[in-house]
Amino acid sequence: MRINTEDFRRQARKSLPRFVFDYIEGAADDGHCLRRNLSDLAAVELTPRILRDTTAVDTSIEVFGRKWALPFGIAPTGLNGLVRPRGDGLLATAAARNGILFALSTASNMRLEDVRAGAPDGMHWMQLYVMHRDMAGQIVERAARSGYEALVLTVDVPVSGNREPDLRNGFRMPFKPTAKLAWDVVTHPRWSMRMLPNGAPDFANLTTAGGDAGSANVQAALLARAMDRSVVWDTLAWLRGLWRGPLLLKGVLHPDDARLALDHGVDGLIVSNHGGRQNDASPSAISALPRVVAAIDGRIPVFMDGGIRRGGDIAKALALGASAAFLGRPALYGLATDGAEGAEAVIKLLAAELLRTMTLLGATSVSALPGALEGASGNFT
Ligand SMILES: Cc1cc2nc3c(=O)[nH]c(=O)nc-3n(C[C@H](O)[C@H](O)[C@H](O)COP(=O)(O)O)c2cc1C
Ligand SMILES: O=C(O)C(=O)c1ccccc1
Repeated sequence: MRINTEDFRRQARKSLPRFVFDYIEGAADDGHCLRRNLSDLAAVELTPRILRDTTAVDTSIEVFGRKWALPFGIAPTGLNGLVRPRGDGLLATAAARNGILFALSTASNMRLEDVRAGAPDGMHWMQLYVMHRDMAGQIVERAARSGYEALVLTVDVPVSGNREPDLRNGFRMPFKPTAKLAWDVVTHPRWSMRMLPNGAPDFANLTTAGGDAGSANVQAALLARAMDRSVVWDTLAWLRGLWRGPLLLKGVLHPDDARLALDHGVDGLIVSNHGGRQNDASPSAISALPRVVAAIDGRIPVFMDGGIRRGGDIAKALALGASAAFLGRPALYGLATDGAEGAEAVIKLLAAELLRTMTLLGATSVSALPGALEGASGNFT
């Protein structure tokens, strides 16, 4: 029986080749930031209000003029094709079936057009890494043409974080698998060495971009996270010229950067430390959130990700000012366990937990959640 996201995590560990599970779990350096995301969420207190009519509890929100049935979405994660063939298509299907958002990574193993076409009723955002301006420009244009509703520029990967498990496994570019990695793969029921870089059908399609961006050089750059480090605040004007829809920055932690984002006309922020995979000394996402929310002062929506493992964690993020929260690893645990059905099970689990939490708090809508901070101590505010 799988009754919480930890159960799905355990199943994912059993189902996946070791190097894939390590890649998903991977945190930078010593994993302090990853643990802080979890422990700081655990420390938030929400105080119930009693004797309120909770016959009807509404979990829906509105974002950029669209209604979301639930106040969470699926964060962009690269290489979902390692977890399951066509992993992004499966996640997009699970999201669409539950009225939530799916964000597609630049490092997808599927073409962005195919992900959209597989879930035409779904809501999709496109995440952007800029490795080469030409390629980034192509991705943005194709995302616009295919109906992606917002563009999310990830700003916390000027260089890859130090992921030591990946190094030990030989999961890096150039790809030199350790003997143990190769053994885990050849003995795995759904896997073969053909599925790995330098040969693999799924990797051969790596990207998103397809077309020119499918070239070996670009794939290698993407896997090595070799980003264009000359991307700066002024570069946003170039993106603005290519993209008419909402433009978000993902990976904002400093309130001054939040103010700079406002000055540069950004439409939304995602407070995130990349799930603890980049700078290990970064503050937890939940502790950085109220500072950013205060700096933004309601002018644009502020989202968060990092450490959400329970519906109650989503309630905490919303109470501290997030417009919605995003799931990184938990969606992948569901995907690894049972494809689209597994991802859906995780979404439904978190939805049920959130509904119960809101009922316990006496909060009949998400806008009532900040009220639950009253009467509590130690909430980063
Ligand atoms: C396996 C994996 C791959 C990721 N790839 C990307 C990516 O391609 N682009 C991006 O902006 N963030 C990426 N992230 C970060 C997530 O979008 C998100 O910030 C993070 O996973 C949230 O933390 P959580 O896993 O604790 O929920 C990745 C995270 C994981 C776990
Ligand atoms: O691993 C990651 O966190 C990530 O962002 C990424 C970037 C490029 C390729 C694959 C994953």
